[in-house]
Amino acid sequence: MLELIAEPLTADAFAPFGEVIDARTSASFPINAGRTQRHHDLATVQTLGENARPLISLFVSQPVTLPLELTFLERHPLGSQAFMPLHEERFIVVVAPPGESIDAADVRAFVTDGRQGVNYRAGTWHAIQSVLDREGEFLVIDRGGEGDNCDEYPLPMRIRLALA
Ligand SMILES: NC(=O)N[C@@H](O)C(=O)O
Ligand code: NI
Repeated sequence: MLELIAEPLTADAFAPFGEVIDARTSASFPINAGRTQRHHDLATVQTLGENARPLISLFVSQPVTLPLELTFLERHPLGSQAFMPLHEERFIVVVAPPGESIDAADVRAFVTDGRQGVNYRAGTWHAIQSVLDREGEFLVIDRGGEGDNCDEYPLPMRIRLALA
C-alpha cells in the first residue's frame, strides 16, 4: 500500500501534467467595452487521430470519501481532458507522467481549492474524476472521434489517498 498525501494544486507543480485553469492567477485583457476581462488561451485542447473533434460535456459527479483507494490510473492518448468546476467544488487530482508504464514513485496527488480547473495533457496518467465534499458539476472539454482514447493501467500497488 502506498500512502499519498494530496498537496495544494499549483500551476508550477502541475506543469509536467498539463495546465491549471484559474482566473485569479492568469493574465487577462478587457473586452466588451471593458465590461469583461478575457483570460485568454489558458490551456491547450489536443484532439488527435481520425475524425478528431473537441467535445464540450457536463459531468455531474457524486463525492468520493477519503482516504480514497486507487487501483488504476487512466490516460487519453488522443486528446487532452479539462475539468472546470461550476460551483466551486474541490476535487482530487492524481497524476503520473506520460509513458507506457507507471512507477509508483512518480505518482503525484493534488487537491484543488474550488476555483481551479485542470487540463490533463494527452497521455498524462490520471485518476478518474474525484470530487470532494458534495455532488459536483463540471464543464469537461475533451476529445471525440475514432479510435480508443482511454487506456487503464493497474497500479503496481494500491494507493491510499488522504488530505494533509
Ligand atoms: N470517462 C470519462 O469521460 N472520464 C474520465 O476520463 C475521467 O478522467 O474522469
Ligand atoms: Ni480522464
